[in-house]
Amino acid sequence: MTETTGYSGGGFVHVKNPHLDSMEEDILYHLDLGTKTHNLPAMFGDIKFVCVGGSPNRMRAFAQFMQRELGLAGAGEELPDICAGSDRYAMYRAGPVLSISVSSGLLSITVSSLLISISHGMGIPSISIMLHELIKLLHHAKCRDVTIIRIGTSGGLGIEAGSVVITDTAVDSSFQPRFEQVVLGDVVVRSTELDKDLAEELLACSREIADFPTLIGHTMCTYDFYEGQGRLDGALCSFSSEKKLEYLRRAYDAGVRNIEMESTAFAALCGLCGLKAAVVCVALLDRLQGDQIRASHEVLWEYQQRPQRLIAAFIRQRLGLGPAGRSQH
Ligand SMILES: O=P(O)(O)O[C@H]1O[C@H](CO)[C@@H](O)[C@H]1O
Ligand SMILES: O=c1cc[nH]c(=O)[nH]1
Repeated sequence: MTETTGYSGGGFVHVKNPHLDSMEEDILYHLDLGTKTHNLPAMFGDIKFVCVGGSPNRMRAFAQFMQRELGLAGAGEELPDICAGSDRYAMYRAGPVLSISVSSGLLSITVSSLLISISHGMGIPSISIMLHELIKLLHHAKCRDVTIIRIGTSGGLGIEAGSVVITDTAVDSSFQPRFEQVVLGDVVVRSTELDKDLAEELLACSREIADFPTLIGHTMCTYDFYEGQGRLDGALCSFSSEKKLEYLRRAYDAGVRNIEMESTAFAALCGLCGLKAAVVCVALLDRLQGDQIRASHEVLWEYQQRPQRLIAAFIRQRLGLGPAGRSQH
């Protein structure tokens, strides 16, 4: 069975589950949020940007960075973890954004959030659980026109360490643009198409940031960091260095420029639920040159900031704020 992407009208998030309508309450267990315990429209209804990434510290640093970049109230202050009651994922909000409007003589002040950043852990099972609950959260909150971006790290393929790859298509380990989900024992094949216009918009924003290379390419998503990515340095390895290089070169020839562990599931779930999605990952090394990540913590930290700086430039542009004067940490 094949399911395809369906962006649909209204800009709403689409949950494709008829059972949800008949539920009295929806408990988003791993986020420690729920429809009866929290006023989700009030908390999240104005969210326009959702950024996700593997580690809680990175996502907290990103939310703090965005507070500064967008000149939001509370910049420099500690941010509370919205999902603190669950230690599975962490969620931070950049805001509040205060908007004041006058309608029919009435002054109305709205305090809203513009952006949330959430950690998803490592690998497809972890990001899938988070995305099911996040997408339901955006649906219950009646969010519209949400853009979701995964900002991550990856192994590069034939590109310089520190390069940033914007994914045009997420592919599996056979270089196919598909995500296979087993449902009731059957394999359901889902499209891993990402929003091409969004990828181009991000590439255009990267021209503002001259100090690292940014490119568009395919991203290969694997179920494992070691054998699954053709590494010779895991606890198990049954192939030669020649076989590894032959596989990685075939991936390169198929258009793959980086390798990570979440993009196919991310593209499939977001696409099916009508979310405009992008994947932006920095390459920590060139896998044609080696397997071990040898860069210092300082260098790796700076690499991790590169996708964040690109996303900050993108959001600033979307908000009409113009180029950042302060995009360095
Ligand atoms: O840097 P993040 O976003 O955590 O993602 C990448 O890093 C992890 C492996 O080190 C995998 O989850 C891979 O997808
Ligand atoms: O090589 C790498 C580096 C980061 N993340 C991955 O999944 N692979």
